[in-house]
Amino acid sequence: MGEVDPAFIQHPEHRPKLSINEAEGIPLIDLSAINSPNSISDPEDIERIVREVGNACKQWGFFQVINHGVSSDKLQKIEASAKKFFALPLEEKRKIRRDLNNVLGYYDTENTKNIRDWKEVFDFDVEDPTLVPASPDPEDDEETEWTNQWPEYPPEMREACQEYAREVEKLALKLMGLIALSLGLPEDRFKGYFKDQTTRIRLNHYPPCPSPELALGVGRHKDGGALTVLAQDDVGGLEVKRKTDGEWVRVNPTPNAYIINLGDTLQVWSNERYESTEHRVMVNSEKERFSIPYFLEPAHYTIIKPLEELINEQNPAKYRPYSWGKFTTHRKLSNFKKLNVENIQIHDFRI
Ligand SMILES: O=C(O)CCC(=O)C(=O)O
Ligand SMILES: [Fe+2]
Repeated sequence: MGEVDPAFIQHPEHRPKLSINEAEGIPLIDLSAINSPNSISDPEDIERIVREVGNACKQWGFFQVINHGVSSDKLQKIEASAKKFFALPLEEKRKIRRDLNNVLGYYDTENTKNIRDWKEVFDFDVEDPTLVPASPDPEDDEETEWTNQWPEYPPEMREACQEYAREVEKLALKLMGLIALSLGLPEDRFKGYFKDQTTRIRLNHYPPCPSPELALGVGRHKDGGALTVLAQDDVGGLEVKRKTDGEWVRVNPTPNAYIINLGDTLQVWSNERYESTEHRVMVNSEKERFSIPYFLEPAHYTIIKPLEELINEQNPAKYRPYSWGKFTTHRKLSNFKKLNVENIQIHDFRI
């Protein structure tokens, strides 16, 4: 990527400020009390962690966790593969380019809200193949499979990705348990939705950008699934829109931490007790940046709606039920076109 093509240029109101707002950061939660091997956790420790998670979900929709139990060796392996893969010549990477028939693989022309992102990505699904609806059309009952595409080089990438996925899954489900408890629900309340999950992992590479004041690595957006478990390197660039005043706040890299953010699906399930939070990624002119989000997403046949336990006469459901599979295929397939309208949003189901 050389000089900035107009396709990348953000509208003036969405351009990043180069002076970084380092004000109050997102909460940092230590999970060591529930991750100590061979020891039973103290109920008071669990209660404290549940309280911290609940507060963070309510106030930020974002937090970081340390002592999370994910093997650093597995993270290093997937990071090393990602670096080797993205360093390949473009024509090599494009051999596994994603297209309308296969939404998984390499991609370097993604738009967020119709502006091109300054990044290249490699996507793979945790279940392989993933069963999904053949089309977003509600009348069409046909199903199809999405299958992962692996590059020839580096040869160890496939195994590194698969092992990492299994490792992060444990953390993601543990967090869903803590979130359930924080909503007054049984710990395993969400578990069944992920049996045939459509969870996706993305390797992001943000090359240095000659005009970081005009473009974004990823434009402002919310994640659509249940929650995201994000590993970022030490370069920095992720910004979160603070709920209290709408300011963009930098999430500074914390060594050995994962960043957790709630997605739209959890906003609907919780009937807006918790809300997903807008975020974006700034790029810079000197350093490339790598990040790895794990998007925890339910089975395609899941009907998403506010949980019965959280609604009543005083607090009626704020959303109409919708099919996760139809919702996500609509979004994935429309990624290939520049749209004149905004992509489908949970707002379309708001009552
Ligand atoms: O790179 C990051 O820090 C975040 C990426 C992100 O928000 C996304 O891929 O959805
Ligand atoms: Fe995101």
